[in-house]
Amino acid sequence: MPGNDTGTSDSAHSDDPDDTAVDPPVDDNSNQKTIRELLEEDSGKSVFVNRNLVEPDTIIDEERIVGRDDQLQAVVAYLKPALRDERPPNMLLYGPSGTGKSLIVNAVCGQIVELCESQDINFGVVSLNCQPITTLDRAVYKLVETVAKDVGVDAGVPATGVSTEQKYERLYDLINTYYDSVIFILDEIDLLVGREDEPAYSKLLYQLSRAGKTDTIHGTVSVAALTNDPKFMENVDGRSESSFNPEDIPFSDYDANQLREILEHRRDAFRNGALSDDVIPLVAAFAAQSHGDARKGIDLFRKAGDLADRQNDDIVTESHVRDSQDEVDKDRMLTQIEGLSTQKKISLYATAAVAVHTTHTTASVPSPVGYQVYKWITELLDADQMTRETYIKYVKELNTYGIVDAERKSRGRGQGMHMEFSFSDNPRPILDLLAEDSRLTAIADETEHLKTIAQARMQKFQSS
Ligand SMILES: Nc1ncnc2c1ncn2[C@@H]1O[C@H](COP(=O)(O)OP(=O)(O)OP(=O)(O)O)[C@@H](O)[C@H]1O
Repeated sequence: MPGNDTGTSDSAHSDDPDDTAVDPPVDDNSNQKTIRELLEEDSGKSVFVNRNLVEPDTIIDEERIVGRDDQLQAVVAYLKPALRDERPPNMLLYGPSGTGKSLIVNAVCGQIVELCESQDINFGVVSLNCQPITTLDRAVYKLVETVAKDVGVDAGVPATGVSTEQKYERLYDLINTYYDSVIFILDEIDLLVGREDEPAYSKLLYQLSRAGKTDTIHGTVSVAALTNDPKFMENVDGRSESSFNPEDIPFSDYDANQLREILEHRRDAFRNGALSDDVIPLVAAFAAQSHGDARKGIDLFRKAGDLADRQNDDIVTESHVRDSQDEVDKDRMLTQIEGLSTQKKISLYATAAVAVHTTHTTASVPSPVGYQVYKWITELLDADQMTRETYIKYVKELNTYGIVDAERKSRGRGQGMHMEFSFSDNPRPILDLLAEDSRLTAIADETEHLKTIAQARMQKFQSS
């Protein structure tokens, strides 16, 4: 046949050796927007004009700090000697989460750095969050790293393979070279426990506070330790206590009015007119319920705005706040589920699976059905099998987390009583989360089987 000139456009038969490129996909939806168009479409429509202001880690101006006058004045008074090149006392700032401890100490230190600069004094602020740090050695290394980064040099010691002593030496060396005075801010100090008998925080507080007194660090040294634990000093050994010997600065919970003020001072994170009147009072009320934690309030404020943006709404309203708070509660609930024991997880899995897989009921699970499915799962996983009472007890316990409601039900005369479990929210995410536990993954492979079992048990229960 001459050529392939059949009049068709079948490119599979093309003779052109270069014609191997894959055709671009046929654009069957010419109205579809490009990524760029989609990105540009939303800009300018946000309820925020300065979203940064409602990020919890943003360093805020002094004018935005509300209701912490006593603490502010105390920290100023204690740190003022640094401006005269005299040693400030050590400090212990304690109080619940989100009550402004870091904010206050950092705000004052920031001003001291500036004032010192104008007098040609190099005041070093060395901050360390102790929460993720597991050993003293690591903490000292992190301090070296922080100073080195601040002054723009190499850490000069490796993270591993040298002694903690050598790391201390490098730390002191860096401080003596680059700073005239220094303050260490040790956040969440109580969590620096370490792996030895004597807590790592005791040793660190001892070493750092002594370094100034023994002239190991030539300039003035002060240590500010921050903790949520009001009894922290009871766990510090006598030697460290007398060396550290801090001035106490207590922080208390914020009430709803103070939280409202804090939020009012960040109102300009939002476009003018983008907040309905009830938003700030409602966010403050929710945050006051979470132990007066300003961080939670600021987070909720931002989340409500984000939700309004996602829904393309011009104004943040009460319902955005409530929906965002529901999300927060749900996330907390899922975190709690992650921490349950295996037996409790299996009990919950069985109950949630019945709710998800049986369409006959409104996600309400009679305990006899849940228990049958629980037994089937324990056999599948080769796990211990608890009694029906224990299964019921475990599921009822989840009531306290707000995951499951439990109610006693009668099936009519002579039929006896049973517990009936119902989920406050769609139980599907609970199943998905539980399936991530390596001890439970085998159930997810048997989903179809499980569904059949759950439906059969439910049918049997309903027809009995
Ligand atoms: N008085 C306040 N005025 C304005 N903002 C505040 C105030 N107190 C706290 N905040 C804000 O709340 C958030 C949490 O504050 P901060 O980190 O200082 O709390 P904390 O007491 O150190 O908490 P944690 O113990 O959890 O470390 C920050 O975003 C901070 O800016």
